[in-house]
Amino acid sequence: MKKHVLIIGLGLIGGSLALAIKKEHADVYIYGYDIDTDSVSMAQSLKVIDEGVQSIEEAAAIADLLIISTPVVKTMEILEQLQHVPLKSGALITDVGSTKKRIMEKGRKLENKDVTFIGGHPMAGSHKTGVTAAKAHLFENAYYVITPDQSVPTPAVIRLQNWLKGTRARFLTMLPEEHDQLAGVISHFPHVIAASLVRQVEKISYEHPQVGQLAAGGFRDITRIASSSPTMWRDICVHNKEILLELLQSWQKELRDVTGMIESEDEKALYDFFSQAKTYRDELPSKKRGALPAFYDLYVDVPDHPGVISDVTGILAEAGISITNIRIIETREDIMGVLRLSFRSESDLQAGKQSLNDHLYETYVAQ
Ligand SMILES: NC(=O)C1=CN([C@@H]2O[C@H](COP(=O)(O)OP(=O)(O)OC[C@H]3O[C@@H](n4cnc5c(N)ncnc54)[C@H](O)[C@@H]3O)[C@@H](O)[C@H]2O)C=CC1
Ligand SMILES: O=C(O)C(=O)Cc1ccc(O)cc1
Repeated sequence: MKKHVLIIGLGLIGGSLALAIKKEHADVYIYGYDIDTDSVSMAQSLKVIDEGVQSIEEAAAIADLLIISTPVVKTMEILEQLQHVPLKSGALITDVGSTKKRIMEKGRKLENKDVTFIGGHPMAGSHKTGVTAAKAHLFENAYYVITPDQSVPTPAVIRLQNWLKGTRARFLTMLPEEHDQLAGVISHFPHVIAASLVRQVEKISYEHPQVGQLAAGGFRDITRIASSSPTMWRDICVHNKEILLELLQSWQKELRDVTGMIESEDEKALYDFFSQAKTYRDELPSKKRGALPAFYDLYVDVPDHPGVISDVTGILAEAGISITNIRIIETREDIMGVLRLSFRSESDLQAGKQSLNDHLYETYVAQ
């Protein structure tokens, strides 16, 4: 019999999951609901869903799988709403929220409706939003944390993983509290810091308007995530309040320590500060996709003349290799420029490197 899925929240993550499910389960029928009717129409035109619905009730009673992919505060409201909506007996319900403790507290209340709720968090994404940015391969090789309650039988967990196997993600089971602590350190807190770094530069720009032009390279790299959805990050901060407050406390101590080192010009302490950070950073796995995605980046030395970008992209296109991003790192009249090409996988990167070397371009991969 045909299976039915209902996706609530047709944005980047909901859309990407719909595409990944379709890839693996060709005969499934996917309904989509979003508070924003334009997102529903767009999801339908892009064939991300089979049919848009105007309310959750319209499809909830026949759905074998319900995925809630809205900002986390809305997810809580939807879980509350689902307690009062007819649901199919034995249905699986999951979410994709970046926080898990509060969502699990709400979700487990659905158990008395003969459905199973399993919290989930695919730990990859992007600073982009909306269904137009959705991709079936968004979660490939990423960790996908699930937080099933102890009472959830293993076959239900396997059933959920089976539904989601088109994501090609690696499933990891965790307690919701542990999830929030770890996601807090490696994802939520860095987003707060990235936003505050950008705000600092913006304030300085009132007096020195040129600062924006100079804020390239490293600054752009570490602040990319500050371009993410403010609604989503507002909600995450509210949900993970306790952990974030603890992290902000210990960060302030760290900053006080550095302040002391700089004030007293303590060269040894400053060297150790940067050196310790470098050692740990260099040891982090770089080719696995975590919450902060790994990049398969290739640097290409290019003579600074018009047409060079189309030459490079032409060589790759001819070899059938796609790039996900291209950026000019450095261009000045008197020096060679450097292009940074991003690929989707290690094998694309290696094939791209080979093709460009064959055309006498100098390339290197950053460690
Ligand atoms: N963006 C990312 O990189 C990642 C996000 N997440 C989580 O995924 C969830 C969704 O994020 P994105 O897809 O990135 O956001 P998005 O902004 O692309 O999509 C969210 C969608 O939810 C809809 N929505 C909002 N309130 C609604 C409601 N009451 N009923 C129905 N639809 C509603 C919005 O109209 C929008 O289309 C969030 O909980 C976020 O924490 C998880 C992993 C990665
Ligand atoms: O764009 C990035 O680097 C991200 O950090 C994406 C991201 C955002 C939220 C999550 O819960 C998980 C991953």
